[in-house]
Amino acid sequence: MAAQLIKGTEVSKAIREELKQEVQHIKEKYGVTPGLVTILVGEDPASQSYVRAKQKAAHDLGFYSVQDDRPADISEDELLKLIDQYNKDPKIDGILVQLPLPKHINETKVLYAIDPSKDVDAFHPFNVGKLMIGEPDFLPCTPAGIQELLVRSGVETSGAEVVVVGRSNIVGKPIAVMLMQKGPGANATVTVCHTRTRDVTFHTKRADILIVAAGVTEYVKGDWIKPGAVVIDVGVNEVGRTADGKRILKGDVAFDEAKEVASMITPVPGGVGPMTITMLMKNTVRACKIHHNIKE
Ligand SMILES: Nc1nc(=O)c2c([nH]1)NC[C@@H]1CN(c3ccc(C(=O)N[C@@H](CCC(=O)O)C(=O)O)cc3)C=[N+]21
Repeated sequence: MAAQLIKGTEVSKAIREELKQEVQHIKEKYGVTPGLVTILVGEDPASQSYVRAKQKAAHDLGFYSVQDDRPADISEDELLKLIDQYNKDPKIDGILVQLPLPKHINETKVLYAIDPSKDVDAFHPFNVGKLMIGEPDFLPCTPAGIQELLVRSGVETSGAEVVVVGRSNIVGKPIAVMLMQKGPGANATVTVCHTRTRDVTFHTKRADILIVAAGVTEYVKGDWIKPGAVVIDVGVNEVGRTADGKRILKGDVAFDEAKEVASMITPVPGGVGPMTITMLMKNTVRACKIHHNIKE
């Protein structure tokens, strides 16, 4: 039996429609426009395409949006000064510095420099700490997108056995924290697996909800999955290009096998990826409302 597809592209569209209405409303009622700057250092083609997608989404929603491209040899000091400039810019509600950064720049230092109230990625330790204690202003985008997909697909998380494969600061750790929290779309029992986990399939086979952010192409096979489980594939691995130069993407889950075992599964592309961008937009609207003390 083939699993039901969890279509991130469609869920994303619905949320962006909701956001568009909200942006329109706060423009009319309060005379303010959410502002987002995306800072891209260097010319990595994948990063360029992600940033373009973010700018397009911001533009479509009626944001004030700025694309700030800087050369790969920008100094750390210059980048920190630039961030400070946007920290002080009242038109800007959200600052996104596209990762990864070139090796000569200390990523942690850069993320610490962003005003936490403009930290729409929720990577600043202030926001990470608030998430940990269950008082978040912003949810990190990819984990927020995963939670929305689960909720909007009617997946019961309360009491569920969730297994997360991957322990990164941007996906594995925060999604584990979010799903173990009290509240709707959460209350799960969470296990986190990683490269030193002794028997990873012992854990994955117990999962009602399996979230894979391992960074390894088709890492999780069909027989690692409990029949009827919900599988969320966070992987975006470029495995080649088509004749006309389009990226060919595969996830961290062997999709063709997994879809025969799971009850629901996210495809790659068209699953978690578009949701990440949508949640960035949602965070920017939220930042705008915080900055202008809009409480509705
Ligand atoms: N400061 C920062 N924040 C990020 O949120 C951030 C980042 N740096 N660096 C890189 C990763 C990666 N990421 C993705 C966003 C959208 C898709 C996405 O939309 N993927 C489409 C396919 C896109 C394509 O065809 O290339 C999909 O899965 O359907 C994927 C990956 C955000 N990241």
